[in-house]
Amino acid sequence: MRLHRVARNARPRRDAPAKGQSRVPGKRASLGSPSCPHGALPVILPLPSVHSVPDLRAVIAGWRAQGFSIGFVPTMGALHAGHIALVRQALTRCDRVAASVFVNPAQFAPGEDFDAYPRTLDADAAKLAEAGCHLLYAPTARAMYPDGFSTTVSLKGPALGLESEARPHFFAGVATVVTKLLTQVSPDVAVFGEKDYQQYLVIKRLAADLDLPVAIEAGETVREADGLALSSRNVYLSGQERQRAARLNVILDDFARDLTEGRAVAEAEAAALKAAHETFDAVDYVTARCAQTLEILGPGPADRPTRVLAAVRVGTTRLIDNRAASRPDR
Ligand SMILES: Nc1ncnc2c1ncn2[C@@H]1O[C@H](COP(=O)(O)OP(=O)(O)OP(=O)(O)O)[C@@H](O)[C@H]1O
Ligand SMILES: CC(C)(CO)[C@@H](O)C(=O)[O-]
Ligand code: BAL
Repeated sequence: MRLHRVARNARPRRDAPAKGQSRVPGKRASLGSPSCPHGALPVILPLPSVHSVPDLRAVIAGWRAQGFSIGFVPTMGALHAGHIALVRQALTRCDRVAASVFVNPAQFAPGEDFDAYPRTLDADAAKLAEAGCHLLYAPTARAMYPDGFSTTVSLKGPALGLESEARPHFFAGVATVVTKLLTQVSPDVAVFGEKDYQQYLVIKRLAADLDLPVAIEAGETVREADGLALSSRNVYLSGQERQRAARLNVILDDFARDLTEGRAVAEAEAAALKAAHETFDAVDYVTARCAQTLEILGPGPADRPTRVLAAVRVGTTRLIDNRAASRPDR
């Protein structure tokens, strides 16, 4: 087995529970002290990393043999504080946490930014080690899609509309790779960001429909000080675009507040759409949907848990964001 060890400055790992005393998903684990017993001295710890399915499975089998529960955070790399928050969330739930970095060609259409997508594997490994992640899984494209690969997961339900309008190929690519990753890692818990809210619902549905034995959890969106959701694609924004991008959070915040105060969906949505068209170079959608199914709501005041969602373009960069917008009595 090829297990690469990336030596990094990182705080020490927590003690693992004894064999047979693994933390059970669903119960919050006691973490012990996060403080460094060596004071301010840096501690060099390795971050094991694997690049093939057999090597991954060997590590996972070792963890299972020791009775560890396993958490998993799939990513496309270029890691930021939002990804790291998902890793930390997984660490509170499981004994061992693996994160994957794989820029999945199947979810990019020709002409999208697959080639330009930021790739920063060494920096990603350092951030994961610093967070206390136990394993980096960075498969090659050939390991994920060997010659003759012919299978795709097809979706309906929450995958219809919204992101699928602008990116019709997108969820089949995501669902296929996530099914593979979940099968390969076989985690007890997998954590996905609410920033990609439709993706989170699609994967929750997928895991239920395909009887995958994993709990799909959502992690809250981590934002910049001005409210812009962290995203690997924010690096594409120029200074002036970056300032405009922060307006998306304000527009969604106003939209959500209107709905929680009982304003009719049709009116609140029209106001949010108008503000988005005035601010951005293109608007794919700004809409209020059922928070559980993403079904379209009636025109009156929201009568069930609601999510406001948007996708806009600033220059050539596409931004997505969303917020809860439920009335307190619903
Ligand atoms: N700001 C954020 N807060 C919390 N989770 C996030 C945030 N941004 C992304 N995630 C989550 O991290 C996981 C990996 O996402 P991904 O690697 O595509 O990052 P990204 O920043 O969303 O990149 P992109 O710009 O390509 O959308 C997904 O579950 C995603 O929802
Ligand atoms: C879930 C995912 C890692 C699948 O490639 C990707 O869509 C992402 O990073 O959100
Ligand atoms: N965070 C979603 C991945 C993508 O846009 O391709």
